[in-house]
Amino acid sequence: MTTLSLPAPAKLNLWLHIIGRRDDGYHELETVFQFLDHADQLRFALRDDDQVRLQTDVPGVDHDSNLIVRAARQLQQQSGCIQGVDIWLEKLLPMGGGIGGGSSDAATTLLGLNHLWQLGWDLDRLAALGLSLGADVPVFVRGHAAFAQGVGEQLTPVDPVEPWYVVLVPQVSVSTAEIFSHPQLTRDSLPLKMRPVPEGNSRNDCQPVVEQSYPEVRNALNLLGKYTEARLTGTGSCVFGAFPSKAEADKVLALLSETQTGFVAKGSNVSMLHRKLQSLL
Ligand SMILES: C[C@@](CO)(OP(=O)(O)O)[C@H](O)COP(=O)(O)OP(=O)(O)OC[C@H]1O[C@@H](n2ccc(N)nc2=O)[C@H](O)[C@@H]1O
Ligand SMILES: Nc1ncnc2c1ncn2[C@@H]1O[C@H](COP(=O)(O)OP(=O)(O)O)[C@@H](O)[C@H]1O
Repeated sequence: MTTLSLPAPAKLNLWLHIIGRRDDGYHELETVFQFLDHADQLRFALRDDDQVRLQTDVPGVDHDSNLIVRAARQLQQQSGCIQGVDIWLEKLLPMGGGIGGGSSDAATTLLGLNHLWQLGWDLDRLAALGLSLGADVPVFVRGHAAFAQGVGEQLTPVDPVEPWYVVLVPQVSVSTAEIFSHPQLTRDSLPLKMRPVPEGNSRNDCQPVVEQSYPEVRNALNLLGKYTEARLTGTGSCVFGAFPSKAEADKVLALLSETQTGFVAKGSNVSMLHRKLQSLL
């Protein structure tokens, strides 16, 4: 096989608690990740030389700092692989929206090249490499909805219900670093004692400071909140609400479409990436 096309799906943080701060300044979280059937698409083609080239320009991100290129080069170096690759990206996921598009692109690159370069790495090794690229990369590598602890790298698989979601995309970019350094951020939520882990009906500790600093996000939460419980994912800017059917989700998005940009997608506990990889085996 010399080419391969794979999806890089979005994630939601169904809820997110900040339970402390590590010595290096990073915050310790407890969160539940679920995937969406809504994805970027990556295409990989083997090259005759050892170069890694992303053939699609991503506005605002230089070639060498793109997480796709960084993931490919790290894997190449650490595995001692002498093959190269051309990669094309169809970018569907909004950037910096808290739905993890960059991290998911990186994870799809690791799994795709592991396959194409026939490296035979297991998921533990790929997830460890992924963590060095970003805290959200391991969950995309493992591909199962999860309760996450630490900075998001300690993962326990969970199986929440898989509703249809309306995801609104406020046209504003929220800086993760700004939110995590905000003086009013809640940093002392109690660690969960309950098992099994609750999947919904909680909160996102980042939401109050994001709502305070970004009126567009507050507005989106208020509008979607007229139809269902609306919540922020990650540090935003995207907000989401669950519906029992696609028809109901489509209807609500249509009602909001005059002022809001968004999409409807099914929640999934096994990511589109892993479903596609299984179909290739
Ligand atoms: C909040 C979450 C929840 O899934 O998602 P997103 O909203 O980014 O999708 C993630 O933990 C985002 O993790 P990650 O992707 O590593 O965040 P980055 O953008 O690299 O972090 C930018 C900065 O935020 C701070 N930061 C980030 C994560 C964390 N657990 N504690 C922190 O204090 C650090 O100062 C870091 O330098
Ligand atoms: N392939 C990529 N796709 C998206 N963003 C990327 C990519 N590579 C690097 N980045 C950088 O990572 C940042 C965060 O992107 P993204 O993962 O989409 O958002 P979030 O972490 O909020 O879910 C972007 O603003 C961009 O600067």
